[in-house]
Amino acid sequence: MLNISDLDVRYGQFRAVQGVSLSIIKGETVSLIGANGAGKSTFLRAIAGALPCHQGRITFKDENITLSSASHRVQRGLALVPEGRRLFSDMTVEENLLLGKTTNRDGEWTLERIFETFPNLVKRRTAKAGNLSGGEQQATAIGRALMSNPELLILDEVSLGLSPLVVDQVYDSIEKLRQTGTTIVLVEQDLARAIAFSNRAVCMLEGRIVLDKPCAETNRDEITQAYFGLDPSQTQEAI
Ligand SMILES: Nc1ncnc2c1ncn2[C@@H]1O[C@H](COP(=O)(O)OP(=O)(O)OP(=O)(O)O)[C@@H](O)[C@H]1O
Repeated sequence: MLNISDLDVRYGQFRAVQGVSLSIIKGETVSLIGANGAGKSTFLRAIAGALPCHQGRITFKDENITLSSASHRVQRGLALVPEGRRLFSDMTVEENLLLGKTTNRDGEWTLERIFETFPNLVKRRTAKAGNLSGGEQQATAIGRALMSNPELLILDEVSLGLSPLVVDQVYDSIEKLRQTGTTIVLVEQDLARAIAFSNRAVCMLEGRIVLDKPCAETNRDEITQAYFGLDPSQTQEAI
């Protein structure tokens, strides 16, 4: 579904993403893992078209989208839930959701279906987004992305700032999306959850991918080594 080859993304002279290649197959759930500053958000924003690529190629459903606008990528079925959610705080939940309906893509996601999937939003339909709890904001941000009926949903820092109970609720909702066949890439700092929830773990360190394995073939120790760039002998000290 998505093929990325030799991608470089820069801020001025600084190479935040360095020669990254990655392929994502339809139906996969991929966890992107890495320390603060590893380049995860930069990588995801470049895929979504929010940042230009300095070098490399991005192909989505056999179309070269490397130079395409973010709105064209949404039109083709690629949606990003950005870190920090980026809702319009003075607009209501419903208005924020409707802003996601920028395409005429066919699909099951309508306003009513979003409220069925995120029942915690029903009573907040007319509340301003700025007055929502963290969990309600995350649900609204995911719902807004779903309004474009994406085939590939990218979620940056799904759990950031949420209580464990709310994280469980958000993951229950993502599980429902997965069951509809949506391909998912998510950034998750909780390694145990990342391994349990996804098919594949991809770890970034200093702008590069240092591990890319099916979750069934890796474990917490190996991911921790990749995360910190450690030798296997140093892992226990780091933990
Ligand atoms: N707008 C920017 N201008 C300059 N440098 C930036 C900018 N945004 C990010 N960076 C730098 O690029 C590198 C990668 O940042 P990025 O936010 O992509 O990492 P991350 O893995 O998503 O980390 P976090 O979990 O903290 O968001 C970091 O060194 C960061 O300081």
